Amino acid sequence: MERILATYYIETPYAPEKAAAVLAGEQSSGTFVAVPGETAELKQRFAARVESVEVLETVNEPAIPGATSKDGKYHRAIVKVSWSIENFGYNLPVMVSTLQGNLYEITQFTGLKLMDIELPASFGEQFKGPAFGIEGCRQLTGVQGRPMIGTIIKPSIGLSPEQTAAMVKTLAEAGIDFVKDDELLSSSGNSSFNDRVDAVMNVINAHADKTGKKVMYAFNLSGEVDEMLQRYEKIVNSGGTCAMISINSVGLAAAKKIMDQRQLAIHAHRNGWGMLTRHPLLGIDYKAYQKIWRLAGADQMHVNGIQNKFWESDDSVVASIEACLTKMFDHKTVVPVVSSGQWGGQAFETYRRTKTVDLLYMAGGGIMAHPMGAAAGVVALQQAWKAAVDGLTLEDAAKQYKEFAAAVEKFGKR
Ligand SMILES: O=C(COP(=O)(O)O)[C@H](O)[C@H](O)COP(=O)(O)O
Ligand SMILES: [Mg+2]
Repeated sequence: MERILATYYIETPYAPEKAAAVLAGEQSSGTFVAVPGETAELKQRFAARVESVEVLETVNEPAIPGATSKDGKYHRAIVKVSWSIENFGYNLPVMVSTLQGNLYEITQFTGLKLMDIELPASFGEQFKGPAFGIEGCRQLTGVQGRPMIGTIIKPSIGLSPEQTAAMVKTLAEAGIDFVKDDELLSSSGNSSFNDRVDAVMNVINAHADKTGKKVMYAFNLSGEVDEMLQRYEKIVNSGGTCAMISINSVGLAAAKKIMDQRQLAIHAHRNGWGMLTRHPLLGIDYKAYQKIWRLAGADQMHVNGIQNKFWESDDSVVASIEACLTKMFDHKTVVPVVSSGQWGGQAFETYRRTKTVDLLYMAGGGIMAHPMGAAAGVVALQQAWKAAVDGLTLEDAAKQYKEFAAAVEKFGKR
């Protein structure tokens, strides 16, 4: 029977092997005490197995609250645990409850992070993965050989559908590939979802009729399941190509229900992510996280950005981009969405470190607040990426391109 393998980074005041055994017991057939039904046969078939324990450093302070060490020492280790897929079948919520459930509450751990998951081959057949992925999104937007360039409508909340549509018109005329609602807006007092779809799609469809280029707009349909399905249909019927879901707040099964429709590219916004990963010894690493969402069917996934406005290091962002671009089964590959405080200046370092143009590169404030207007903001981003791929430095690019020079003047000196 196939098994699923999870890698954890742990910290414990006990022998790491002992703590790992507690984890394996608690997360499969065992509990805090032997129970009569837990026969040797049942255990043999259903118990989780500790596959390996690699002991790392010892520290003097616990990373998070848990059992107190008698000798004041806390041991860190990389632990691999496996489960038979018989335990949960092809059920993502139960898989997540097994790999990421009560184990975070086990007192024997003063730190625990799920680092990676190895999925058996049959998962590649049972789950279809992204419906569009990189190639599909490139076809929908008509962009080849460079990153898709996008923006987030800002102010995030407060604009009317007409104001949003007017902004989309300006951006489309400037050559933008992708626009999205902010995660804070789905249907608000002055911008109902349906009215916004009507106003924005009028602009996008008219622009597509005129130029042949259809801007991809990710409408944030996050809500209750029935409401999301209605909104999805509204986007499809209006000629839209993309829907956005706040995946953490909507939840795995509800988000997958939307992804399963497979008519629109799904922009997976990971807001709430900091809560799941910011502590180095708690939560889940992006490498494991993105695998779960690719199985569910996300086409585009946020990875933050180089020199971002948040806490994440460049190394972590680069690792996330690499994780997304790593092939999974024979599925389509998810598009890494670079965003957070981007304005074009970071294109050089992004390209230097990743050597890829298979990105959706987004700037909200970096486009909307461009000193020469949002249209010039789009142009500046295009220039920055062309220059980065051509091997120019930021300084050379600023000498060559006037819109990019204005962006450097405004954003480069913060
Ligand atoms: O609204 C923005 C960015 O706006 P701006 O371009 O004005 O900074 C996005 O929600 C975050 O980038 C998401 O971050 P992450 O990629 O970490 O999920
Ligand atoms: Mg946002």
